[in-house]
Amino acid sequence: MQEALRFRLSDSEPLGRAEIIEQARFGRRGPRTVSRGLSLTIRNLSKSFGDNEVLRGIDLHIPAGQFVAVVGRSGCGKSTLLRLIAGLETATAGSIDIGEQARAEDIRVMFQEPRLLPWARVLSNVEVGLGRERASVDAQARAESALVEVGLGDKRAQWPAVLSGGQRQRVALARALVSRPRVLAFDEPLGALDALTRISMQRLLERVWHDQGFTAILVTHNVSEAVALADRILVIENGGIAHDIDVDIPRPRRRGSAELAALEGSILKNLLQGTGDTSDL
Ligand SMILES: Nc1ncnc2c1ncn2[C@@H]1O[C@H](COP(=O)(O)OP(=O)(O)OP(=O)(O)O)[C@@H](O)[C@H]1O
Repeated sequence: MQEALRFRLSDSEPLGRAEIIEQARFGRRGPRTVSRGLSLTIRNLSKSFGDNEVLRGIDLHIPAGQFVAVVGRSGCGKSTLLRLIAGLETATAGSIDIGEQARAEDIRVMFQEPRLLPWARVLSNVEVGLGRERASVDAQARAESALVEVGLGDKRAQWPAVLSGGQRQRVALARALVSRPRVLAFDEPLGALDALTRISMQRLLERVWHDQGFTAILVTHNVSEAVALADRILVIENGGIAHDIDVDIPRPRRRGSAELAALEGSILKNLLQGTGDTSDL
């Protein structure tokens, strides 16, 4: 059963320093009116691996430019849904329509492991994301601009081995952004990072999404990350979308605020309901 919930909670707490800076940045950038993203329409989508029916009969429409988070218990099929959307798996039944005339380079995936080439310098690793366009005259300039976008303009000549985990993920993000994708799918991209680096990467993801207008699909185990970033949260359970939650909380959102905590608590409660088990989210 699909249940629609809507959250808009009070906005009465004082802003912290980081939020004030973010608010100013968003204010400077202005409202996010233009979307380059593609819409997705999923009809009656099912996926089985042998006898294991992981997803069944999913119907879903994602408007262009929306930031959607997908949460659910381990093994419920979050990554399978993302991989189907990204064309990395084939559906057993059903269809996924992505915008009009989407090209392969319009859809990019960022994974938990940065998957950088150890023998190539940072700039070359970013150029890899250009695919066939790597031979174009402006390839290097585009890669440099993507590196600047993720705050690593000064690391272009470094080897991946000398970067921190957070910096490697930034390079992976630059590689995903360099082709100016219209759908960006994130498969637990921040899962291996420490808490502070994770929050700073969350802000970066939100900023590039705001600035570039792609459609974002984020698979995460971390419900607080989902409520901090997403316009909409899908909870996967028993092969389907058990909850489809609109997150109507203004951006930038205040980490640790009562409204985010209330929404997070309510989603966690839904996830745990009926299982009697709190160990495996
Ligand atoms: N290539 C595959 N071959 C066989 N089974 C698979 C394959 N990929 C996924 N599965 C199975 O599909 C189910 C869902 O896996 P999936 O990785 O989508 O779950 P998930 O919700 O992303 O899990 P987690 O949160 O632990 O990453 C699991 O039972 C998994 O074993």
